[in-house]
Amino acid sequence: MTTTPNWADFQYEIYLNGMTGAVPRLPTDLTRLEELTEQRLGPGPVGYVAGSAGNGSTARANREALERRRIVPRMLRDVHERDLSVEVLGHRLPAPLALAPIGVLSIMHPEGESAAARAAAARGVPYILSSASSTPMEQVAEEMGDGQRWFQLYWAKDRDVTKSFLDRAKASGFTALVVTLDTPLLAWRPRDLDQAYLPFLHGVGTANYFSDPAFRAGLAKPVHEDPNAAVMHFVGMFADPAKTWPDLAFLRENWDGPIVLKGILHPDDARRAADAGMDGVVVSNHGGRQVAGSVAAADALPRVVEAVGDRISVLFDSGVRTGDDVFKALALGAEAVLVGRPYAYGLGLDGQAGVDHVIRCLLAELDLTLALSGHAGPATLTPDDLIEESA
Ligand SMILES: Cc1cc2nc3c(=O)[nH]c(=O)nc-3n(C[C@H](O)[C@H](O)[C@H](O)COP(=O)(O)O)c2cc1C
Ligand SMILES: CC(C)CC(=O)C(=O)O
Repeated sequence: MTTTPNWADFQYEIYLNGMTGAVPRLPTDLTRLEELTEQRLGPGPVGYVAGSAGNGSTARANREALERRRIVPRMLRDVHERDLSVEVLGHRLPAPLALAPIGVLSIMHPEGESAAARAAAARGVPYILSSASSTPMEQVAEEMGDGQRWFQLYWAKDRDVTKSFLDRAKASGFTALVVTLDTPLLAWRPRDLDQAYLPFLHGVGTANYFSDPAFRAGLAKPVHEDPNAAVMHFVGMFADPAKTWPDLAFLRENWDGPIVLKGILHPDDARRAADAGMDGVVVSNHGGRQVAGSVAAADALPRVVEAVGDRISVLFDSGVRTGDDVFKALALGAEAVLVGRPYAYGLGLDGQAGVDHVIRCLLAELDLTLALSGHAGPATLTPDDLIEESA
């Protein structure tokens, strides 16, 4: 018997509200949110969120790879009762969705990560807090109550900072650790370069670092006396291009819960992750923000699933905008997907309510796409539910 929400109910809630003249405050086609956010917020913040590496070819490829795969619906299967819940990393999730880590969300809304995390917690969706958040992790954790929280780690050059982050995350009830490997350096991002806009240098501190005792110990002057020096210290140490696979042992020793490596695209790297005792990978190209010309995430997914799908969890992100995108990623073998930019736009347009809108639209559309294609839940999806159109 299903105990998970009937996500599709959102559809008739909207129609019924419409009888009293109330229409959704945001569009239900989430691909329209970027343009609206651009009109509402300045070009700097929106450019940073919407932008990507190089001329944007990776971000476009992410969309094309999902759109090129088409669903083949099946008929006359009993789908009247559906359950979207899945088991991921030892946790039962009400749906195969988590909010991806996004740094400095206060450029989108004054309540930044807190509002996004509250929205996720209210729907039971895991919230993955970025290391580079503009809100200290302790505050976000408190606002989430018993909501599921995972912590994304940028693996700092300074071991004391990494250790301090792990200790703080543990003490704040973050259960899984998501270690991002695809950002040892910030990529060449023309949209930000042309506006000379880097949020950290525009009055939005990464409070997660600035509030950290180990980070502050590395500063010559207190943050308030020389904020730019603090930002440049952050930029110089938040990640470490010298790290190699054996270094993972340090994280395994210092984190008891599940560890997931984010940014895996090659099956051999996925195998190395499993061999190193990791619990999962996120197949991701960082939403096209890191390697210009990179393989589309959805094209990398099947090979990774084939390599390690029977050993560790395989999650997916980069380019998910609709419920049918989620369906396709699951059919290709992902256990769950992370969504990034759409919820950042929802936040920018309507705070916590905007993030809630994005979660509900995605899951209502997923629920209906599953049902209309003959599936009562994610468990029955296989690659056979898709065909790939020639490019
Ligand atoms: C503005 C912005 C900031 C991001 N910050 C982080 C971050 O701090 N840590 C991280 O692991 N990924 C970060 N990401 C990448 C997302 O976690 C995710 O991989 C990506 O957004 C997924 O693609 P999508 O936006 O197409 O859904 C960021 C993405 C955006 C758009
Ligand atoms: C470089 C980080 C601090 C933020 C990030 O991951 C991103 O902008 O994509």
